[in-house]
Amino acid sequence: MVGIETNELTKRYSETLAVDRLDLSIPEGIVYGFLGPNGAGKTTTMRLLTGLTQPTSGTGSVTDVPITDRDGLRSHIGYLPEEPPLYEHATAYEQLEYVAGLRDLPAETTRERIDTLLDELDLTADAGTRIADYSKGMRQKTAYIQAVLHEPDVVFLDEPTSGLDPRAARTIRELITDLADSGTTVFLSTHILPVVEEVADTVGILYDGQLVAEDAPETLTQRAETGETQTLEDVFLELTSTDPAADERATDG
Ligand SMILES: Nc1ncnc2c1ncn2[C@@H]1O[C@H](COP(=O)(O)OP(=O)(O)OP(=O)(O)O)[C@@H](O)[C@H]1O
Repeated sequence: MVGIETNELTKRYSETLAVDRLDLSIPEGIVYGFLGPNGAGKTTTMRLLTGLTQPTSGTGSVTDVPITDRDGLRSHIGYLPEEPPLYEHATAYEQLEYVAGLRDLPAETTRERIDTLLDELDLTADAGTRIADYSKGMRQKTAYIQAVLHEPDVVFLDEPTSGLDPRAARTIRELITDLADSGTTVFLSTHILPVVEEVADTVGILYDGQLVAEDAPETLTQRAETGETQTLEDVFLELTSTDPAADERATDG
């Protein structure tokens, strides 16, 4: 089954074409690394795919549910946005139980799942502290758990390792791989290219709202003409350069 599919998906904000006729076909159970420079349209794409904003034109579906059906998408998707919504006055535990309640998740198994995730992310000791007193990393961990708590079919993660110390960042990378291994589709947007190289099965590079490359990371970094390997950063910089000389180098190889 296809996890995410779009057909000429387009979003325009008055003069700005944020997403420009995007065609995606992402099989379920893979990690899709979504790259692009600032302002390329990554967040807008994720907001479209999660039903938070409506397309100007084109279509899309996530696990066969049309992205215009926000209620229909709800149980199938999880979203960790760049600035996650958390209740400052709640503790992590209260926040997660509240979200579980909104989603009508079964109380007992959910409590176990919350405990397991808090433990994996080393947050158990702080789970009873108010979120207002949390560090950025602690908030990020809480928001990550919130995004995956209901075991969604497709998870959208915007900079999931942002603010995390190396140990927590590694745990998140492992959890992402585990999610895909268990059949979850992970749509991962990050500027941290080594994370993408490590966990992504396929990488898509967005530039000015358009997909300019899409392939397995090891294929993208392989130079066909010389047989040498370049870094994902080299590929990214070539494909998203506004410098015509660099553009020419990219096309000429
Ligand atoms: N609500 C909005 N109203 C008007 N313009 C918007 C809106 N949201 C995004 N844009 C514009 O759309 C373009 C794409 O923005 P978007 O936030 O999707 O980029 P991004 O790839 O997520 O960038 P970053 O890496 O900096 O987070 C930008 O030019 C931005 O200014």
